[in-house]
Amino acid sequence: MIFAARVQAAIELLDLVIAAARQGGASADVIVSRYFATRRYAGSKDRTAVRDLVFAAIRRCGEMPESGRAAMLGLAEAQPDLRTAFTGEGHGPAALAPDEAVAEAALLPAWLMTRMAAAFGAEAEAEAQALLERAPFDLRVNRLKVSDADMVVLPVPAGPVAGLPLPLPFARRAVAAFNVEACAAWVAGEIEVQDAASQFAVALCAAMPGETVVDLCAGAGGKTLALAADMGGAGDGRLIACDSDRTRLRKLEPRAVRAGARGETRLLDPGREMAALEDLRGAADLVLVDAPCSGSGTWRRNPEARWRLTPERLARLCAEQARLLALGWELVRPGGRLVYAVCSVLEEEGPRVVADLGVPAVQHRLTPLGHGCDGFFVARMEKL
Ligand SMILES: C[S@@+](CC[C@H](N)C(=O)[O-])C[C@H]1O[C@@H](n2cnc3c(N)ncnc32)[C@H](O)[C@@H]1O
Repeated sequence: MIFAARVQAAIELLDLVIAAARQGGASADVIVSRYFATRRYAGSKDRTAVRDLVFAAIRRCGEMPESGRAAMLGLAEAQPDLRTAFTGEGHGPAALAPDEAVAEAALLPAWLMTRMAAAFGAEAEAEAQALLERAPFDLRVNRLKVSDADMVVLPVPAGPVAGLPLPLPFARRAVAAFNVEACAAWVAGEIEVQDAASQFAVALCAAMPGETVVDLCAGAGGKTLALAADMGGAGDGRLIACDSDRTRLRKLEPRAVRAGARGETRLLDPGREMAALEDLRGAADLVLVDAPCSGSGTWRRNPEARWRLTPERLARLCAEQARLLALGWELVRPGGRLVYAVCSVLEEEGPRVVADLGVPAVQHRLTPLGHGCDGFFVARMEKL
Protein backbone atom coordinates (compact mmCIF):
# COMPACT_ATOMS: atom_id res chain seq x y z
CA MET A 1 0.00 0.00 0.00
CA ILE A 2 1.29 3.46 -0.79
CA PHE A 3 1.34 6.10 1.95
CA ALA A 4 -1.90 7.79 0.81
CA ALA A 5 -3.73 4.43 0.72
CA ARG A 6 -2.63 3.73 4.29
CA VAL A 7 -3.99 7.11 5.38
CA GLN A 8 -7.32 6.39 3.63
CA ALA A 9 -7.52 2.96 5.31
CA ALA A 10 -6.94 4.63 8.69
CA ILE A 11 -9.74 7.12 7.96
CA GLU A 12 -12.15 4.28 7.08
CA LEU A 13 -11.21 2.46 10.25
CA LEU A 14 -11.68 5.58 12.36
CA ASP A 15 -15.19 5.98 10.91
CA LEU A 16 -15.93 2.40 12.01
CA VAL A 17 -14.47 3.02 15.49
CA ILE A 18 -16.58 6.19 15.89
CA ALA A 19 -19.75 4.38 14.78
CA ALA A 20 -19.02 1.51 17.19
CA ALA A 21 -18.45 3.97 20.05
CA ARG A 22 -21.82 5.60 19.31
CA GLN A 23 -23.69 2.28 19.08
CA GLY A 24 -21.89 0.25 21.77
CA GLY A 25 -20.13 -1.89 19.15
CA ALA A 26 -16.74 -3.60 19.07
CA SER A 27 -13.50 -2.10 20.43
CA ALA A 28 -10.97 -0.44 18.10
CA ASP A 29 -8.61 -3.41 18.40
CA VAL A 30 -11.29 -5.84 17.21
CA ILE A 31 -12.37 -3.50 14.41
CA VAL A 32 -8.79 -3.24 13.10
CA SER A 33 -8.31 -7.04 13.19
CA ARG A 34 -11.60 -7.64 11.35
CA TYR A 35 -10.79 -4.99 8.73
CA PHE A 36 -7.51 -6.63 7.77
CA ALA A 37 -8.94 -10.16 7.89
CA THR A 38 -10.75 -9.35 4.63
CA ARG A 39 -7.92 -7.31 3.04
CA ARG A 40 -5.21 -9.82 2.34
CA TYR A 41 -3.36 -7.40 0.03
CA ALA A 42 -2.20 -5.47 3.09
CA GLY A 43 1.19 -6.74 4.30
CA SER A 44 2.34 -6.72 7.93
CA LYS A 45 4.12 -3.36 7.52
CA ASP A 46 0.91 -1.84 6.09
CA ARG A 47 -1.13 -3.21 8.99
CA THR A 48 1.26 -1.87 11.59
CA ALA A 49 1.44 1.55 9.92
CA VAL A 50 -2.35 1.85 9.55
CA ARG A 51 -2.98 0.62 13.10
CA ASP A 52 -0.47 3.13 14.48
CA LEU A 53 -2.22 5.96 12.60
CA VAL A 54 -5.64 4.88 13.89
CA PHE A 55 -4.51 4.72 17.52
CA ALA A 56 -2.50 7.95 17.30
CA ALA A 57 -5.60 9.74 15.97
CA ILE A 58 -7.82 8.23 18.70
CA ARG A 59 -5.36 9.20 21.45
CA ARG A 60 -5.20 12.77 20.17
CA CYS A 61 -8.99 13.31 20.29
CA GLY A 62 -10.30 13.82 23.82
CA GLU A 63 -13.88 14.20 22.58
CA MET A 64 -15.33 11.83 19.98
CA PRO A 65 -14.47 13.37 16.56
CA GLU A 66 -17.26 13.94 14.06
CA SER A 67 -15.58 11.72 11.42
CA GLY A 68 -12.47 9.69 10.69
CA ARG A 69 -11.36 12.40 8.28
CA ALA A 70 -11.65 15.10 10.96
CA ALA A 71 -9.65 12.88 13.34
CA MET A 72 -6.92 12.33 10.73
CA LEU A 73 -6.76 16.04 9.90
CA GLY A 74 -6.40 16.66 13.62
CA LEU A 75 -3.47 14.24 13.73
CA ALA A 76 -1.99 16.05 10.72
CA GLU A 77 -1.52 19.11 12.95
CA ALA A 78 1.07 17.07 14.86
CA GLN A 79 2.33 15.13 11.79
CA PRO A 80 2.13 17.63 8.88
CA ASP A 81 3.28 15.10 6.22
CA LEU A 82 -0.15 13.44 6.55
CA ARG A 83 -1.70 16.36 4.64
CA THR A 84 0.29 15.38 1.54
CA ALA A 85 -1.88 12.22 1.33
CA PHE A 86 -5.07 14.26 0.71
CA THR A 87 -4.69 14.56 -3.09
CA GLY A 88 -7.80 12.73 -4.31
CA GLU A 89 -5.63 10.48 -6.45
CA GLY A 90 -5.47 6.69 -6.53
CA HIS A 91 -6.56 5.01 -3.31
CA GLY A 92 -5.78 8.07 -1.16
CA PRO A 93 -8.22 10.40 0.63
CA ALA A 94 -10.23 13.00 -1.31
CA ALA A 95 -8.54 16.35 -1.85
CA LEU A 96 -8.82 18.87 0.97
CA ALA A 97 -11.82 21.20 0.81
CA PRO A 98 -11.86 24.70 2.32
CA ASP A 99 -13.16 24.83 5.93
CA GLU A 100 -12.92 21.10 6.57
CA ALA A 101 -13.64 19.95 10.12
CA VAL A 102 -10.46 19.29 12.10
CA ALA A 103 -10.78 17.47 15.43
CA GLU A 104 -9.37 19.39 18.39
CA ALA A 105 -6.50 17.97 20.40
CA ALA A 106 -7.38 17.07 24.02
CA LEU A 107 -6.60 14.37 26.53
CA LEU A 108 -10.11 13.53 27.72
CA PRO A 109 -13.71 14.68 27.35
CA ALA A 110 -14.14 17.83 29.47
CA TRP A 111 -16.40 16.16 32.08
CA LEU A 112 -13.85 13.38 32.62
CA MET A 113 -11.03 15.88 32.99
CA THR A 114 -13.03 17.38 35.86
CA ARG A 115 -13.26 13.93 37.47
CA MET A 116 -9.52 13.43 37.01
CA ALA A 117 -8.90 16.77 38.70
CA ALA A 118 -11.03 15.60 41.65
CA ALA A 119 -8.90 12.45 41.87
CA PHE A 120 -5.42 13.84 41.23
CA GLY A 121 -5.50 17.63 41.74
CA ALA A 122 -2.49 19.33 40.13
CA GLU A 123 -1.27 15.98 38.73
CA ALA A 124 -4.48 15.36 36.76
CA GLU A 125 -3.06 16.30 33.37
CA ALA A 126 0.12 14.24 33.78
CA GLU A 127 -1.93 11.25 34.98
CA ALA A 128 -4.35 11.60 32.05
CA GLN A 129 -1.43 11.85 29.62
CA ALA A 130 0.09 8.66 31.04
CA LEU A 131 -3.30 6.90 30.67
CA LEU A 132 -3.01 7.46 26.92
CA GLU A 133 0.50 6.20 26.37
CA ARG A 134 1.33 2.74 25.02
CA ALA A 135 0.85 -0.02 27.59
CA PRO A 136 3.64 -2.48 28.42
CA PHE A 137 3.12 -6.20 27.92
CA ASP A 138 3.11 -8.08 31.22
CA LEU A 139 3.10 -11.80 31.86
CA ARG A 140 2.53 -13.91 34.93
CA VAL A 141 4.63 -17.02 35.35
CA ASN A 142 2.42 -19.89 36.53
CA ARG A 143 4.22 -21.58 39.34
CA LEU A 144 1.83 -24.53 39.15
CA LYS A 145 3.81 -25.38 36.00
CA VAL A 146 7.18 -23.67 36.45
CA SER A 147 9.62 -24.36 39.27
CA ASP A 148 11.87 -21.65 40.72
CA ALA A 149 14.82 -23.18 38.88
CA ASP A 150 12.97 -23.02 35.55
CA MET A 151 11.95 -19.37 36.03
CA VAL A 152 15.27 -18.03 34.83
CA VAL A 153 15.30 -20.09 31.65
CA LEU A 154 11.70 -19.35 30.67
CA PRO A 155 11.73 -18.73 26.91
CA VAL A 156 10.09 -15.27 26.99
CA PRO A 157 11.93 -12.03 26.29
CA ALA A 158 11.05 -10.42 29.61
CA GLY A 159 12.35 -8.95 32.85
CA PRO A 160 10.84 -8.50 36.34
CA VAL A 161 8.35 -5.73 37.19
CA ALA A 162 9.33 -3.32 39.97
CA GLY A 163 7.78 -0.26 41.58
CA LEU A 164 4.52 -1.66 42.99
CA PRO A 165 3.59 -1.55 46.68
CA LEU A 166 4.03 -5.36 46.92
CA PRO A 167 6.77 -7.36 45.16
CA LEU A 168 5.42 -9.53 42.34
CA PRO A 169 7.95 -12.35 42.04
CA PHE A 170 6.04 -14.04 39.22
CA ALA A 171 5.43 -10.96 37.07
CA ARG A 172 7.56 -10.46 33.96
CA ARG A 173 7.49 -7.41 31.70
CA ALA A 174 8.17 -8.26 28.05
CA VAL A 175 10.62 -5.99 26.27
CA ALA A 176 8.13 -5.83 23.38
CA ALA A 177 4.71 -7.31 22.59
CA PHE A 178 4.88 -10.67 20.86
CA ASN A 179 2.43 -13.33 19.72
CA VAL A 180 2.20 -15.07 23.06
CA GLU A 181 -0.31 -17.71 21.92
CA ALA A 182 2.29 -19.02 19.47
CA CYS A 183 4.76 -19.42 22.31
CA ALA A 184 5.32 -22.98 23.63
CA ALA A 185 5.41 -21.71 27.23
CA TRP A 186 1.87 -20.27 26.83
CA VAL A 187 0.55 -23.46 25.22
CA ALA A 188 1.99 -25.42 28.15
CA GLY A 189 0.26 -23.12 30.65
CA GLU A 190 3.56 -21.79 32.00
CA ILE A 191 2.73 -18.13 31.32
CA GLU A 192 -0.40 -15.99 31.17
CA VAL A 193 -0.84 -12.47 29.86
CA GLN A 194 -1.75 -10.33 32.89
CA ASP A 195 -1.01 -6.71 33.66
CA ALA A 196 1.04 -6.11 36.81
CA ALA A 197 -1.89 -4.20 38.39
CA SER A 198 -4.13 -7.28 38.16
CA GLN A 199 -1.33 -9.37 39.64
CA PHE A 200 -1.05 -6.84 42.46
CA ALA A 201 -4.79 -7.19 43.24
CA VAL A 202 -4.35 -10.96 43.56
CA ALA A 203 -1.21 -10.57 45.67
CA LEU A 204 -3.20 -8.39 48.09
CA CYS A 205 -5.70 -11.26 48.45
CA ALA A 206 -2.92 -13.54 49.81
CA ALA A 207 -4.99 -16.64 49.03
CA MET A 208 -3.64 -19.79 50.67
CA PRO A 209 -3.97 -23.55 50.15
CA GLY A 210 -6.96 -25.04 51.98
CA GLU A 211 -9.02 -21.83 51.97
CA THR A 212 -12.54 -21.25 50.66
CA VAL A 213 -12.19 -18.50 48.08
CA VAL A 214 -14.96 -16.85 46.05
CA ASP A 215 -14.06 -14.88 42.91
CA LEU A 216 -17.39 -13.09 42.58
CA CYS A 217 -16.85 -11.42 39.19
CA ALA A 218 -14.46 -13.92 37.64
CA GLY A 219 -15.10 -13.18 33.96
CA ALA A 220 -12.91 -15.52 31.91
CA GLY A 221 -10.82 -16.19 35.00
CA GLY A 222 -7.69 -14.05 34.65
CA LYS A 223 -7.49 -13.51 38.40
CA THR A 224 -9.06 -16.88 39.25
CA LEU A 225 -6.06 -18.65 37.75
CA ALA A 226 -3.66 -16.45 39.72
CA LEU A 227 -5.63 -17.19 42.93
CA ALA A 228 -5.43 -20.92 42.09
CA ALA A 229 -1.65 -20.65 41.76
CA ASP A 230 -1.44 -19.06 45.24
CA MET A 231 -3.66 -21.86 46.58
CA GLY A 232 -1.35 -24.57 45.22
CA GLY A 233 -3.77 -25.41 42.40
CA ALA A 234 -6.87 -25.32 44.72
CA GLY A 235 -7.09 -29.10 45.13
CA ASP A 236 -7.01 -28.78 48.96
CA GLY A 237 -9.35 -25.83 49.29
CA ARG A 238 -12.33 -24.51 47.37
CA LEU A 239 -12.10 -21.95 44.61
CA ILE A 240 -15.49 -20.80 43.31
CA ALA A 241 -15.47 -18.63 40.19
CA CYS A 242 -18.75 -16.77 39.62
CA ASP A 243 -20.00 -14.45 36.92
CA SER A 244 -23.29 -13.38 35.38
CA ASP A 245 -21.90 -13.78 31.85
CA ARG A 246 -22.09 -17.38 30.66
CA THR A 247 -19.82 -16.82 27.64
CA ARG A 248 -17.01 -15.38 29.75
CA LEU A 249 -17.31 -18.08 32.39
CA ARG A 250 -17.16 -20.81 29.74
CA LYS A 251 -13.77 -19.55 28.61
CA LEU A 252 -12.38 -20.27 32.07
CA GLU A 253 -12.53 -24.06 31.80
CA PRO A 254 -9.98 -24.58 28.99
CA ARG A 255 -7.74 -21.92 30.54
CA ALA A 256 -7.85 -23.73 33.90
CA VAL A 257 -6.98 -27.05 32.25
CA ARG A 258 -3.99 -25.46 30.52
CA ALA A 259 -2.85 -23.81 33.77
CA GLY A 260 -3.28 -26.95 35.91
CA ALA A 261 -5.84 -25.18 38.15
CA ARG A 262 -8.97 -26.65 39.76
CA GLY A 263 -12.16 -25.03 40.94
CA GLU A 264 -15.88 -24.72 40.32
CA THR A 265 -17.88 -22.17 38.39
CA ARG A 266 -21.28 -20.68 39.19
CA LEU A 267 -23.42 -18.67 36.83
CA LEU A 268 -25.18 -15.84 38.69
CA ASP A 269 -28.49 -14.24 37.85
CA PRO A 270 -28.03 -10.44 38.08
CA GLY A 271 -30.11 -9.12 40.98
CA ARG A 272 -30.66 -12.66 42.32
CA GLU A 273 -27.03 -13.68 42.86
CA MET A 274 -27.60 -14.88 46.44
CA ALA A 275 -29.90 -17.64 45.17
CA ALA A 276 -26.80 -19.41 43.82
CA LEU A 277 -24.53 -18.44 46.74
CA GLU A 278 -26.64 -19.19 49.82
CA ASP A 279 -24.38 -22.07 50.94
CA LEU A 280 -21.43 -19.65 51.01
CA ARG A 281 -23.06 -16.95 53.14
CA GLY A 282 -20.64 -16.14 55.98
CA ALA A 283 -18.43 -19.06 54.91
CA ALA A 284 -15.67 -17.68 52.68
CA ASP A 285 -12.14 -17.05 53.94
CA LEU A 286 -11.63 -14.69 51.04
CA VAL A 287 -13.93 -12.97 48.54
CA LEU A 288 -12.52 -11.11 45.55
CA VAL A 289 -14.91 -8.55 44.03
CA ASP A 290 -13.29 -7.51 40.73
CA ALA A 291 -16.28 -5.38 39.85
CA PRO A 292 -17.49 -4.22 36.42
CA CYS A 293 -16.23 -0.65 35.94
CA SER A 294 -15.56 2.18 33.52
CA GLY A 295 -12.14 0.72 32.66
CA SER A 296 -10.60 4.19 32.93
CA GLY A 297 -7.38 2.55 34.11
CA THR A 298 -7.06 0.66 30.83
CA TRP A 299 -7.48 3.54 28.38
CA ARG A 300 -3.88 2.90 27.26
CA ARG A 301 -5.21 -0.24 25.58
CA ASN A 302 -8.68 1.06 24.61
CA PRO A 303 -8.31 4.83 24.23
CA GLU A 304 -11.67 5.14 22.44
CA ALA A 305 -13.40 3.84 25.60
CA ARG A 306 -13.19 7.39 26.99
CA TRP A 307 -15.61 8.46 24.23
CA ARG A 308 -18.13 5.82 25.34
CA LEU A 309 -18.34 6.70 29.00
CA THR A 310 -21.09 9.13 30.08
CA PRO A 311 -21.91 10.53 33.54
CA GLU A 312 -25.10 8.43 33.53
CA ARG A 313 -23.25 5.20 32.69
CA LEU A 314 -20.65 5.95 35.35
CA ALA A 315 -23.39 6.49 37.96
CA ARG A 316 -24.99 3.14 37.02
CA LEU A 317 -21.63 1.37 37.33
CA CYS A 318 -21.00 2.89 40.77
CA ALA A 319 -24.40 1.70 42.02
CA GLU A 320 -23.66 -1.82 40.73
CA GLN A 321 -20.19 -1.80 42.31
CA ALA A 322 -21.67 -0.86 45.69
CA ARG A 323 -24.30 -3.60 45.37
CA LEU A 324 -21.74 -6.29 44.46
CA LEU A 325 -19.38 -5.19 47.22
CA ALA A 326 -22.18 -5.49 49.82
CA LEU A 327 -23.11 -8.89 48.39
CA GLY A 328 -19.50 -10.10 48.54
CA TRP A 329 -19.21 -8.88 52.14
CA GLU A 330 -22.13 -11.13 53.14
CA LEU A 331 -20.16 -14.14 51.95
CA VAL A 332 -17.10 -13.44 54.14
CA ARG A 333 -16.85 -15.45 57.39
CA PRO A 334 -15.93 -13.66 60.65
CA GLY A 335 -12.14 -13.35 60.53
CA GLY A 336 -12.15 -13.57 56.73
CA ARG A 337 -11.28 -10.86 54.22
CA LEU A 338 -12.54 -9.21 51.07
CA VAL A 339 -10.57 -7.55 48.28
CA TYR A 340 -12.41 -5.05 46.11
CA ALA A 341 -10.80 -4.10 42.79
CA VAL A 342 -11.68 -1.94 39.79
CA CYS A 343 -9.48 -1.07 36.81
CA SER A 344 -10.42 2.57 37.25
CA VAL A 345 -8.69 5.64 38.65
CA LEU A 346 -11.90 7.61 39.29
CA GLU A 347 -12.73 8.43 42.91
CA GLU A 348 -16.37 7.42 42.66
CA GLU A 349 -15.57 3.86 41.58
CA GLY A 350 -12.90 3.32 44.22
CA PRO A 351 -12.66 5.10 47.59
CA ARG A 352 -16.30 6.26 47.51
CA VAL A 353 -17.72 2.79 46.92
CA VAL A 354 -15.60 1.42 49.74
CA ALA A 355 -16.54 4.30 52.07
CA ASP A 356 -20.23 3.50 51.50
CA LEU A 357 -19.71 0.00 52.95
CA GLY A 358 -18.51 1.64 56.17
CA VAL A 359 -15.76 -0.89 56.89
CA PRO A 360 -12.11 0.18 57.42
CA ALA A 361 -10.03 -0.72 54.36
CA VAL A 362 -6.39 -0.66 53.33
CA GLN A 363 -6.52 1.11 49.98
CA HIS A 364 -4.13 1.36 47.04
CA ARG A 365 -4.46 3.39 43.88
CA LEU A 366 -2.11 2.34 41.10
CA THR A 367 -1.57 4.45 37.99
CA PRO A 368 0.52 4.22 34.81
CA LEU A 369 2.33 7.40 35.87
CA GLY A 370 3.02 6.32 39.44
CA HIS A 371 3.55 2.59 39.03
CA GLY A 372 3.97 1.82 35.33
CA CYS A 373 0.97 -0.54 35.33
CA ASP A 374 -2.71 -0.17 34.41
CA GLY A 375 -4.73 2.21 36.56
CA PHE A 376 -6.37 0.24 39.39
CA PHE A 377 -8.00 0.76 42.74
CA VAL A 378 -7.64 -2.14 45.19
CA ALA A 379 -8.93 -2.25 48.77
CA ARG A 380 -8.67 -5.00 51.37
CA MET A 381 -10.96 -5.25 54.37
CA GLU A 382 -11.17 -7.76 57.20
CA LYS A 383 -14.38 -8.94 58.87
CA LEU A 384 -14.17 -8.94 62.67
C1 LIG B 1 -13.67 -6.48 35.56
S1 LIG B 1 -14.53 -7.81 34.89
C2 LIG B 1 -13.79 -9.19 35.67
C3 LIG B 1 -12.45 -9.56 35.13
C4 LIG B 1 -11.89 -10.85 35.70
N1 LIG B 1 -11.97 -10.92 37.13
C5 LIG B 1 -10.47 -11.07 35.25
O1 LIG B 1 -9.55 -10.99 36.06
O2 LIG B 1 -10.26 -11.32 34.06
C6 LIG B 1 -16.07 -7.71 35.69
C7 LIG B 1 -16.94 -8.92 35.52
O3 LIG B 1 -18.11 -8.73 36.32
C8 LIG B 1 -19.11 -9.49 35.71
N2 LIG B 1 -20.42 -9.11 36.30
C9 LIG B 1 -21.22 -8.08 35.98
N3 LIG B 1 -22.33 -8.10 36.73
C10 LIG B 1 -22.21 -9.17 37.57
C11 LIG B 1 -23.04 -9.74 38.59
N4 LIG B 1 -24.22 -9.19 38.89
N5 LIG B 1 -22.61 -10.83 39.22
C12 LIG B 1 -21.40 -11.39 38.91
N6 LIG B 1 -20.60 -10.92 37.93
C13 LIG B 1 -20.99 -9.82 37.28
C14 LIG B 1 -18.95 -9.17 34.24
O4 LIG B 1 -19.59 -10.14 33.44
C15 LIG B 1 -17.42 -9.18 34.11
O5 LIG B 1 -16.97 -10.43 33.68
